[in-house]
Amino acid sequence: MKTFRRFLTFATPLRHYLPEYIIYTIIGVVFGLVNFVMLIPILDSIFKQNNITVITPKPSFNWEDPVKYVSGTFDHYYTSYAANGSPLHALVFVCVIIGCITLVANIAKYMGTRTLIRMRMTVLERMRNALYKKLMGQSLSFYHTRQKGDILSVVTNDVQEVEWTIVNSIQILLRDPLVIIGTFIILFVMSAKLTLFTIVFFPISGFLVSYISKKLKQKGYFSQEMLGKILNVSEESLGAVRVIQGFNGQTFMQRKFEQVNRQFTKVSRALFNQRELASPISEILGIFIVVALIIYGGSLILGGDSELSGSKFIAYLGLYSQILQPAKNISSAITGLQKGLVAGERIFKVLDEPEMIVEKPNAQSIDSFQSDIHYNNISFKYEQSNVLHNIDLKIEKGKMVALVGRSGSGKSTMADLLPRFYDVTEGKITIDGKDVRDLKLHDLRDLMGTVSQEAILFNDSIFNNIAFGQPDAKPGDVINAAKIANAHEFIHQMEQGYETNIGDRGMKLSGGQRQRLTIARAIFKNPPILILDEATSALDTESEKLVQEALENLMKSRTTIVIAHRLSTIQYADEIIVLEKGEIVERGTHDELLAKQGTYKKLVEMQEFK
Ligand SMILES: Nc1ncnc2c1ncn2[C@@H]1O[C@H](COP(=O)(O)OP(=O)(O)OP(=O)(O)O)[C@@H](O)[C@H]1O
Repeated sequence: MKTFRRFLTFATPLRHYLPEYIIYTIIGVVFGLVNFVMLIPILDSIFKQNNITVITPKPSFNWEDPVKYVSGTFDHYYTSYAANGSPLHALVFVCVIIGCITLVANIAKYMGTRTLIRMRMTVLERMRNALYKKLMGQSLSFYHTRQKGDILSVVTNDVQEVEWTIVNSIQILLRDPLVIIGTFIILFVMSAKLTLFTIVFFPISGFLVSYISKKLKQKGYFSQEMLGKILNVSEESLGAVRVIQGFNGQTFMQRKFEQVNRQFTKVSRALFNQRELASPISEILGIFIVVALIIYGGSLILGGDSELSGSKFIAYLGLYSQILQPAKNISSAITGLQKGLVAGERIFKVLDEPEMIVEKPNAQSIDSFQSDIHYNNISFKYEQSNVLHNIDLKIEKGKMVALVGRSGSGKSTMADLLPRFYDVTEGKITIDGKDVRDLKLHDLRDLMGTVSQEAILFNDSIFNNIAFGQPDAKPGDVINAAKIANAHEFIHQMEQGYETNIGDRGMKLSGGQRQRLTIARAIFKNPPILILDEATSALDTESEKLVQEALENLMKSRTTIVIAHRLSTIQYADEIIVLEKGEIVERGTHDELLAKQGTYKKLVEMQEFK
C-alpha cells in the first residue's frame, strides 16, 4: 500500500485532470446504463404490440426529480408513437434514442480515456526522468555494486510494468466501481428483493481474488529479477562479441543465457497462469449468480409474486450482466496491481538510494583556480581496507605532477578523489585552501578536464562529441580544439566532416582517433586543471606520436596530474610521486629519483627491459 500511495504522489501534480475524467466517466456510465433500461420499451413494443392506446401526458420540468422528468418525457413520446402510429414507430423511436445515447456514452468514454492517457504518460515520463536524474547523480561506487542490466531493467521494464499494471488498475478502479454502483442503484430500483439476493455472492469472489493476488506478489519479484539477469547477460555479451567469438565462447555464453532465460520463462509462466486465474474465477462466479438469479427471479415471476414484468426481468438480467465485466476488471486489476507494485518497489528502491556524493546546502562557488591543490594527509577505502594511506601532496598552479607505481598501487583512485567521484575517508583535499566537499559540485568539476585511458565517446556527431554538453558551441572553437588535438586532419577527410556520426562508443574510429577526440574535448572545455590517465600505451608509434603531441599541446599552461604508465613520457614532470600499496614511497624529479636508486629506478629498469 505504501508503494501505491507513493506512486500516487507522482500523479498528485496532475490531479487537476481528475474532475475532467470523473465527469466524462459519469456521463459514459450513466448513458451506458440507460441503454440497458431501453430494453424494457423495446421488449414491450415487440411483445405487447397493440396494448398501448393511452398517451401519457408530458411532465413539466422539476429540478427536484429530473429523472422523473426525463422518463416521463420519454414515455410521452413513446406512447404517442405507439398510439398514433404503430408499435414499429415506437420501436424505431426507441432505437434512435439508443443510437444517440450510445454515441454520447462512447464519446464520453473516449474523452475520459484520453484524459487518463495524458495523465498516465506524464506520470511515467516524470518517473523515468526522476530515475535518470538519480542515476546520473550517483557516485561511481553505486555502480560498482550493481550490474548495468539490473539498472536498465528498472528504467525500462519496471516502468513499463508500472504502466501496464498500476496505471491500468487506477484507471479501472476509478471507473468500474462507478459502473457497479450505478448499475446496483438501477437494479435496486427495479427489484430490491432480487438485488439483495445477489449481493450475498460478492464477498465470496472478493475473498478468492485477494487470496490469488497475495500469492502473485512473491512471484512478481522473482520474475522482475530474472528479467534483470537476462538484460545483464545480453548487455555484457553485446559489449564483448569480439571476445566471445575470438575465444569460441558462443556455446558457453548461449548456455548461460538459456539458463537465465529458462528460469525467467518458468517463473513468468507460473505468474501469468495465476494472474489469469482471477478472470475466469470471477466469470464463473458471475455466471453462477446469473443462473441463480434466473431460477429465483423466474420462480417469483412465474408464481406471480414479483413486481417485475417479463420484459423488465430480461432487462434486469441484461443490466446485471453488465456488472460482470467491471467486476472481472476489478479483480484482474487487484491481482495485476501486485505485479505492478513489485516493479514500483524496485523503482523506489533506486530512487531512495542515498547519494554518497552530495553538495552541501551552503556550498561555495568557485570559478577559477589560483594557487594550489592540496591532498592534505588523506586516506581512502572502497570497502574494508584502505587503498590510500596518509597521502600528503601539494600541487602548485601550472605544475605537472606524475603519479607512478605498479598496477593497483592507487594512482587512478587518487585522481578520482579530486573531482569527487569518491570522497576521502580521512583528511581533506583542498583547492586554493577550500575543502572540495565545501564547493559546488558543478563548479568544482568545471575546473577540471579528464582524458582517460579508455576513450569514452557518445553515439553522436564528432562536433557534439568535442563540444560535449554545449549544443551552442561555436564551430570555430570546436575546429580549433580539434586542430590542437591533431584531430582536424582526419575529421576533415571524412565525408561529412564534423557532422560524421562516430557510432556506438566511437566504434567507427581507430583507437588513436578516438583518443584524439577525447583530447579535443578536453581542450575545448579549456579547464585550468587536467587529469590525464596516460592514454598512449595501446597505440601504434604513429598514432602515439600524434596523441602525445596533442597531449603536450593540451598540458601547456595548465596544472596537470598525469597517471603515467610509460615512464618515458613523464621525464619532464615537475614532480613524480611513486606510489606503492597506497602510500607515497618516493617523490622528486626524474633525475632525483633515478639517483635514489629506489623503487622508481626499478620501475624504469623494468620498462627498459621490456
Ligand atoms: N571499485 C572498487 N572497489 C573496491 N576496490 C577497488 C575498486 N577500484 C579499485 N579498487 C582497489 O583499489 C586499489 C587501487 O586501485 P587503482 O585503480 O587506484 O590502482 P592503479 O594504480 O590506478 O592501477 P592501474 O595502474 O592498474 O590502473 C586496488 O587494489 C584495487 O583493487
